[in-house]
Amino acid sequence: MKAKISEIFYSIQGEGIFCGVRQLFIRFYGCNLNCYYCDTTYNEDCVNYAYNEVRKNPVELDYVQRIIDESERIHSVSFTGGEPLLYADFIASLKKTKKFYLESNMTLPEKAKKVRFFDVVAGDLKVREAVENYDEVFERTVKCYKILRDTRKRVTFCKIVLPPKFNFEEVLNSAMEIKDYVRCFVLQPVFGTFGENILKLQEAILEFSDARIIPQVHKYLGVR
Ligand SMILES: C[S@@+](CC[C@H](N)C(=O)[O-])C[C@H]1O[C@@H](n2cnc3c(N)ncnc32)[C@H](O)[C@@H]1O
Ligand SMILES: Nc1nc2[nH]cc(C(=O)O)c2c(=O)[nH]1
Ligand code: SF4
Ligand SMILES: [Mg+2]
Repeated sequence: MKAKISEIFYSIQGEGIFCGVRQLFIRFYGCNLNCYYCDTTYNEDCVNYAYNEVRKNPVELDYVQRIIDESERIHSVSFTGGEPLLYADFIASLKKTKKFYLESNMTLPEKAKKVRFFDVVAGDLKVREAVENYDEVFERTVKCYKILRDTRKRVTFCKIVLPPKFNFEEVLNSAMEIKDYVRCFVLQPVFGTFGENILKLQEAILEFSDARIIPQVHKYLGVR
């Protein structure tokens, strides 16, 4: 089994409630959405910064398995992208020899059913301003959070990436709709901005859930 992987690297988790932990990152190639703020670009070959090598894509399962098994002193392996759930079968074929951390846009419920084994789910809740066909995206997001909900064995939290201007009531109502499936909400400003209503939104979400404002720390530190 093979997958198209853009890069593999060690870094600190720069986002969300595990910010600061050391992780092995596996960044899959490509996405099913096209968020206007997306900061991700893709390598055609697999650039493996952890081993200082470049591999032709697609890479084999056991190449990735070996890197995971050989990784040391990490909190978890972060599967990201692009959209990692596009590669759900590949990820499900890996042996979970470390804790697995999923970074997902939460819009592929059929794929989400294949990866219930994740220890941490860092899911997004996209705002209308970020995507086309918001209503369909949101419907699929609710399904994904029900499938990969927070449990005793899984930590699931929701990241809301906020542009300078967003529909306050709509974001609040959308958060309310998934509040029972997540441990908390993280309000993450689009990098380099800070919308005037983010503090107000945090106050409003705190009525029904834990809510934290955490920027992309790795970008301020200048790490990958
Ligand atoms: C690159 S995405 C990959 C995972 C998945 N496709 C998703 O969107 O959740 C990882 C995280 O970075 C966030 N992100 C991407 N570009 C950003 C930007 N310019 N400012 C703030 N967050 C950003 C995404 O919203 C998501 O939470
Ligand atoms: N350091 C670091 N932390 C991250 N957290 C989420 C990331 C992502 O692009 O998925 C990311 C990333 O690209 N780098
Ligand atoms: S879903 Fe994630 S990877 Fe895809 S475009 Fe949006 S931010 Fe980028
Ligand atoms: Mg990133």
